[in-house]
Amino acid sequence: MEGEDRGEKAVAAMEACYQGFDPAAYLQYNYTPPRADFTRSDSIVPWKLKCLHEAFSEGEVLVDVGSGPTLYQVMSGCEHFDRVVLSDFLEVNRKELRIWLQDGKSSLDWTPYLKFVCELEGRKCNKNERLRSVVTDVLPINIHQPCPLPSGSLPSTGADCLVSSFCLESVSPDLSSFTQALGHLSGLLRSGGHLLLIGALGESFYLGAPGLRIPVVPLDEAQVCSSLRASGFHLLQLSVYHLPPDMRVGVDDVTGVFFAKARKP
Ligand SMILES: C[S@@+](CC[C@H](N)C(=O)[O-])C[C@H]1O[C@@H](n2cnc3c(N)ncnc32)[C@H](O)[C@@H]1O
Ligand SMILES: O=[N+]([O-])c1ccc2c(c1)CN[C@@H](CO)C2
Repeated sequence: MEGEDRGEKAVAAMEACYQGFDPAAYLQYNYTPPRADFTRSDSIVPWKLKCLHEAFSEGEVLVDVGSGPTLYQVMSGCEHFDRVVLSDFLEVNRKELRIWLQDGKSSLDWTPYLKFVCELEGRKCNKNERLRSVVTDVLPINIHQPCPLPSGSLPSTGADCLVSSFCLESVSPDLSSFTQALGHLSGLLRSGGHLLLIGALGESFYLGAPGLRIPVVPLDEAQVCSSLRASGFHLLQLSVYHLPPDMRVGVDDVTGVFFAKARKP
């Protein structure tokens, strides 16, 4: 089988894995205590929110790539951009986001997240309102496509900032596909724009639903750095969180989480 054909089949197999993805289960597995415990300084989610809070700079358009059913990744960013675009491959996830945006209903109570981010900002704020006022679209996306978003979704110069968390390594069959996907993301970003990338280290699978093991590209820090470089990004910051034993709750085999801020020259 030719290399390209093999790659396409591997991507198709990965896409098939996602057909059983369960947003509510995913949220329960990853976004409730202990992984999301705002009383613990060593919990993963507060660490991610602090990284994001410190990283965003001002701009017009922010795109979240592979949002899933989660909103935390744009809770800081929504204060710095006039327009926020959410995106996911699955309609079940896009629907979960739209329901929260329109009716405030969700499989997970985002209130503690909103409160924590407002505390990081040192002010009382109505983040629900701000989020709903700047999120203009919840779009389909496929990062394996050279043009991942529907044509005309963004200004011709591209977005000013991309954020993406736990997406690329969770949807790519291998490292070269991960790197290629980074290249596709770069095409969404204007020259001089920033990429804020959160991802799993040392992870080979995660549960997307009860019993649904989704394969993940196991990455180490060196591979993340070399893939960013190979796809034309200049790495500005890399921070790593190492999971304490009680954060390993059986829904995946992740050993660490990285936060990277990079710039497209
Ligand atoms: C592990 S979840 C990450 C969700 C969320 N960003 C978070 O931080 O938890 C991976 C997401 O990638 C989406 N996805 C699957 N295939 C994709 C593709 N080809 N392109 C973009 N996103 C994809 C899935 O639907 C899922 O929502
Ligand atoms: O600890 N966390 O906050 C957290 C959140 C989401 C995810 C993970 C860990 C690890 N697995 C990924 C999917 O590859 C999804």
